[in-house]
Amino acid sequence: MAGTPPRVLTIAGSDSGGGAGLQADLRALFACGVHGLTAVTAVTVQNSLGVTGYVEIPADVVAAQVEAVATDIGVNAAKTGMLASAAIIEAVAGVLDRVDVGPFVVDPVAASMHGHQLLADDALDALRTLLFPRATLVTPNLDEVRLITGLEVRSRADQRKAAEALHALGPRWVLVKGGHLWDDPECLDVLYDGEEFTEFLGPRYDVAHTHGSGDTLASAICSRLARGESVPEAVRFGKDFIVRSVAAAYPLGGGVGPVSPLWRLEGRGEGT
Ligand SMILES: Nc1ncnc2c1ncn2[C@@H]1O[C@H](COP(=O)(O)OP(=O)(O)OP(=O)(O)O)[C@@H](O)[C@H]1O
Ligand SMILES: Cc1ncc(COP(=O)(O)O)c(N)n1
Repeated sequence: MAGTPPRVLTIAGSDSGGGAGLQADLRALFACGVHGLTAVTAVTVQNSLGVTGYVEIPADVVAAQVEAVATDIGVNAAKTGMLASAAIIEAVAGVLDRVDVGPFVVDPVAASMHGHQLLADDALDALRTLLFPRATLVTPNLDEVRLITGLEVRSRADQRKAAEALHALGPRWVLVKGGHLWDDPECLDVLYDGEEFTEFLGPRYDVAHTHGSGDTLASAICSRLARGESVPEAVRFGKDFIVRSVAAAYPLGGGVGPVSPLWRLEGRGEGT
């Protein structure tokens, strides 16, 4: 009988297209050798062209899913994705007072890459005040940085300023992702712990298919935090993992296809 692998919980929305949300998380978690657990927050109607609607799961059911897996199966690390509403954020914060989920990564998903809103306007405050102070790591993209801090990031120097502003909201570590710094010829992600900046520089591939890249990165990071690695070690692994996953991205439907965390199984992305 095989030993039980580390367990990572994703608290996230469902993407019917299978490229982002909890489907992306599960793909990445399994590819990284950990067991994935889910607390579903919302069901989106989504394909490669975008999101046409969603329904939220009742907040108490979201919290009950977290409690059910944490109390029986045990959680070694957790992440959040689409949280949809202030009520769901409050319920997640409440259950985290009662159960231990280990290192906690907040990916503050606010919109889909096509620009469809996935978080209510009035939920931003709950995100800032209830989840950021509990987070081991927050992983915003540049649009989320603007929504949360009001700061417009146009350069690598701005990424550092944004990391400082976000750190002041209480997370232990901040990773400001640079995928949306379109003029930068490379993709720089900046990690900050309140004292030191660490830069994770990778190539910028000229690919249209980057759906799910943020979810895949945060899941890969969680897979290593669940094994007891430090945040910088886990982010180094995650950055390498996402670069290879972007390199292995594939077209799907008529719009934007997903990155592929399965590059390792498919023997692709190895040479990048
Ligand atoms: N074209 C690209 N080539 C290589 N790496 C990329 C590319 N685009 C994004 N990345 C990397 O993917 C990760 C996610 O970055 P990004 O800033 O796009 O976050 P995101 O907007 O949350 O992702 P998404 O919305 O696509 O799920 C980062 O590590 C970033 O550097
Ligand atoms: C359920 C869900 N969660 C997260 C995203 C963000 O991913 P992306 O920015 O790649 O659209 C999404 N589109 N759908």
